[in-house]
Amino acid sequence: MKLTRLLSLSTAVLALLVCGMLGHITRNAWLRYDATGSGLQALRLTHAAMVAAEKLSFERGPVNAVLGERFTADPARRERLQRGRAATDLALMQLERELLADDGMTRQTVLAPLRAALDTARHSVDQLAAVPPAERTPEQLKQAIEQMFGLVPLALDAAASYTQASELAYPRITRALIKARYAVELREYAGRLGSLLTVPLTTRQPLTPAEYTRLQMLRGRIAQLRQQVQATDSGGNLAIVTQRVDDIYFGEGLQLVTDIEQASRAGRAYDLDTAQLAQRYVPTMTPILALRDELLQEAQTQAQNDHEHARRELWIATLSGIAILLSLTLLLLIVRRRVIVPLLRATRAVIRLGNGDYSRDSGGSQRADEIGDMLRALATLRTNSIERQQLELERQSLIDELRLRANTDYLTGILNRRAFVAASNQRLQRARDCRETLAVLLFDIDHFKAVNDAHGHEAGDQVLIRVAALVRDELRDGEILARHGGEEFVVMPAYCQLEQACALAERLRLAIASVPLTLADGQLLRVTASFGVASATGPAAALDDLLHAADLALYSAKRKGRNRVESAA
Ligand SMILES: Nc1nc2c(ncn2[C@@H]2O[C@H](COP(=O)(O)OP(=O)(O)OP(=O)(O)O)[C@@H](O)[C@H]2O)c(=O)[nH]1
Repeated sequence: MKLTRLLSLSTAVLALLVCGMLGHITRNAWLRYDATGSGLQALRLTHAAMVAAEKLSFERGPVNAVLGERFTADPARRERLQRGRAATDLALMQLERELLADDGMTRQTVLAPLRAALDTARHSVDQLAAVPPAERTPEQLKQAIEQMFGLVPLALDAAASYTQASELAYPRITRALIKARYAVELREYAGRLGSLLTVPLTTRQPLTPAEYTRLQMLRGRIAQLRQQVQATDSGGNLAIVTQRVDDIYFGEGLQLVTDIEQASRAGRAYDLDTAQLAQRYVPTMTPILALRDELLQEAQTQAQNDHEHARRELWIATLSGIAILLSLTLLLLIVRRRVIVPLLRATRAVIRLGNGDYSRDSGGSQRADEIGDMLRALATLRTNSIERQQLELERQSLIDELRLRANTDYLTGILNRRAFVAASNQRLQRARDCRETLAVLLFDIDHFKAVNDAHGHEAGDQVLIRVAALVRDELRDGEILARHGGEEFVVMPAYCQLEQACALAERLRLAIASVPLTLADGQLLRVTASFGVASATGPAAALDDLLHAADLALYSAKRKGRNRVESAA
């Protein structure tokens, strides 16, 4: 796999892994943040529903007071009832407002039966309040009070459903919420206990056996709830508030109920009426609400702290995710720019050097790191290679020149005898192998000694040069010419018969004899040459034999008067 492809693939895999991991971390942080947010919202709903339940409980106090009027309608009691109702309406409005802020149109349906039951109960209370007190029967009073009783469970149902939503959205606040719910229930049962005494106090009658039983049941439930709100692990403010519940409600409030119960059992007249009971009993329940609020506050603080913490974590996760991605991208870009690209460039440079292309420098050798070392080494390799190439060229041209010199006659520039032997060998071999006929021409300048003597040795050299050039011009490709020694030359034509070789010798003889030679001093000189021709076919084609035969023919030509061609018999 190519390095660039490997890098792209690794980058993609790494980016995917990092993105996946960061996505997972950010998603978890977001889920925690969202859960704490939902927990807070559900907590606000819980609080609003509990306050509504409390106000409904509280409304029963003025209701009992109005329904317990003894002789005439008491405007002060009625005004208290209106204030109680206004407080309930406000609490319900606040609950509705919280619900609207929430997504919970479905949760609003919980409120509809409560609203309907509240309207019915208030209507019954108003109807009974319009009747003179003496005409109100205990059944009517019980019915109206029962209807009021029926409201709180509905509100508690709503609170329970929001509590459940809070717990689901954010389980860490469950403990505080459960205890808050018990506190609300405690307030409700404490209220019911007070309401139970309304009828006996109104009618000035002792409690009936059924009312005693109900009283015991309520006390039992209240004792249970007391245990449940008194958690051993509570400390700080919560412990103080719990202690106040113990002192005030379970001390003073329940003592009041005990006093009335004892008076009833002893058949004594009660020394207080419903309004007085409400006035003394209701304030003893206030610490229970304070306990509820403290518990809700604890849950709220917990959720808010966690929400804040989750928000911080979300920011940290998002920012570190972005930072990691940016660093990774930067790192990969640096690796690509500082390592991969120079490596690829170096690879291409090495390939070029391997192919003998030294034209381009790989660059980057000024870098101070390991890549710089490598590029510098490459530059050195390139310089050495260029020098070696030049040396190689010089050596080759030297060898070529030496070879040329070794094969060339220094004076005439044509092949020397050694080169002639080498060149003719291949041809002789083929003649032997393929039964071809091969011929050799030997020629010698006539009376050459006389030329030397008459014109000087240098002029003799020039004659040799001119004759060689003239013959070379006369010959065709494949016809080998060489200086055989002294003023003697040898020609080996391509494969041909003796007659054709003689014809060639004749043509050369005529050319030498007919063309005057111009010497360096401008003097014209005519020379002639004698030719000896010999040929051989197939296995008989041996160079020494051929030359010997041609030499004999040449000798014969000299003897017969020179400037002529003679062939071996
Ligand atoms: N200038 C010059 N003379 C050479 C060279 N090589 C041989 N000679 C001369 O060539 C002459 C050959 O002379 P001979 O062998 O007597 O033959 P010739 O005078 O040509 O007479 P024939 O061959 O019988 O016609 C000698 O004087 C050699 O010194 C050379 O390279 N340059």
